[in-house]
Amino acid sequence: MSAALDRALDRPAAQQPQWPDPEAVREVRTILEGVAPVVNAEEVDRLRSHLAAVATGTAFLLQGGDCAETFAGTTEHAIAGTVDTLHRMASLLTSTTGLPVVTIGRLAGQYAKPRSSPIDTLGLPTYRGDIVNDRETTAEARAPDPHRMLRAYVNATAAMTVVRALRATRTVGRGTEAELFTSHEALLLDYERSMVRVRGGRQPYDLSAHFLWIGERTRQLDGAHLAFAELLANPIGVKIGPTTTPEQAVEYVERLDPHDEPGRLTLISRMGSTEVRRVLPPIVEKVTASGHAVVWQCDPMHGNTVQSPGGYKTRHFDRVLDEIRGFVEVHRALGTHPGGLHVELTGADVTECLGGPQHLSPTDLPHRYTTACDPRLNRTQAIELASLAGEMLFSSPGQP
Ligand SMILES: O=C[C@H](O)[C@H](O)COP(=O)(O)O
Ligand SMILES: C=C(OP(=O)(O)O)C(=O)O
Repeated sequence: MSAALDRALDRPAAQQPQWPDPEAVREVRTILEGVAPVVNAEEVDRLRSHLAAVATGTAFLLQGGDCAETFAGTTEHAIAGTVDTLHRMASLLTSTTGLPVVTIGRLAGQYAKPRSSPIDTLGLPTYRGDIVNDRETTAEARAPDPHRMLRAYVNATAAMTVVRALRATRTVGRGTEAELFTSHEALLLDYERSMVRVRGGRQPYDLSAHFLWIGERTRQLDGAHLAFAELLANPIGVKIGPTTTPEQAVEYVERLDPHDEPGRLTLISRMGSTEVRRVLPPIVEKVTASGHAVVWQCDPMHGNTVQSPGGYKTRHFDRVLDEIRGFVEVHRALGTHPGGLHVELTGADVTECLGGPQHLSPTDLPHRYTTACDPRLNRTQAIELASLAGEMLFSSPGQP
């Protein structure tokens, strides 16, 4: 296994930190290779079978949580808020669509961030998530520190304990799934490779989370991230932005779903509300013609980021909603299943995205803008989104 891993990871890897001390990285990796994993393989297998139902049109997938978890922010209270918001959204989606909802949190490990630029506006190395460096604006804080991978593991494990305790006590409504699965972007390869474990005679699992995705900035076909994901038994997501071609999409499907397993791959479109109706249809047509049953999921956040007049990164609720509307329209026209939503959100009452039931305006943004990276829907906005998206999906019976 380790030879195959080495070969995969010898490929060019985008968005990796320049660690100042490679020996320290090796030491941290050795420690992580020996720890108990954050999740277990049976849970991952269970999620795979749930995602098979989503891919074949008999269930719906809801995925959400912080843009970037922080070490200080992963408190029991914050996790409970996110989990409760997701469960409320899932209940709404179940009652409007009539489909069981599979719920995955962007939590218990969402600590690494890809960035548009390696340098920030102050000329400092950019913040790449708490697993790499610190947000504080000093050169020292921004130096990548491999020991942060240990803290990320400990925090993720503690967060997982909270998640398990919450689901153990939860009563759920008809058709909703109590089990909450976890996910993050499989970005920082030194961390992810250290969490790979062999269980039985099967493909190895990356047991840092149940579901892992490859981001828009690291989905190069000849890159290390894709080659790494090919080796894994976990269900995998790939973000597909507005420059994705139908041919690329088919290559993702053939590489990541070589055994035609429904739900093994989730294609997460994040085109932007102005592009989704134009870019997505030929991709869906070509992937459908390939015969693979993927999960089609809409991330209505990342293609709709704008800067407010006051300089805050934000997203307007109406644009987010419109991207979902476009996504549902495309699938309805093609007879495919608009299978899921992927949303950056928090259970807290933040002021990061505009509009929604509270009609947040640019002057509201400074009040409670606490995200470590991109703007999240607050609890009220997230629940309203689920209610409105459910209505859009209601007339789409979920039959492929
Ligand atoms: O969450 C996604 C990316 O990490 C984020 O949008 C990048 O933000 P940036 O353009 O400020 O680097
Ligand atoms: C970085 C992310 O998204 P994308 O890769 O789609 O930009 C994300 O979901 O955190």
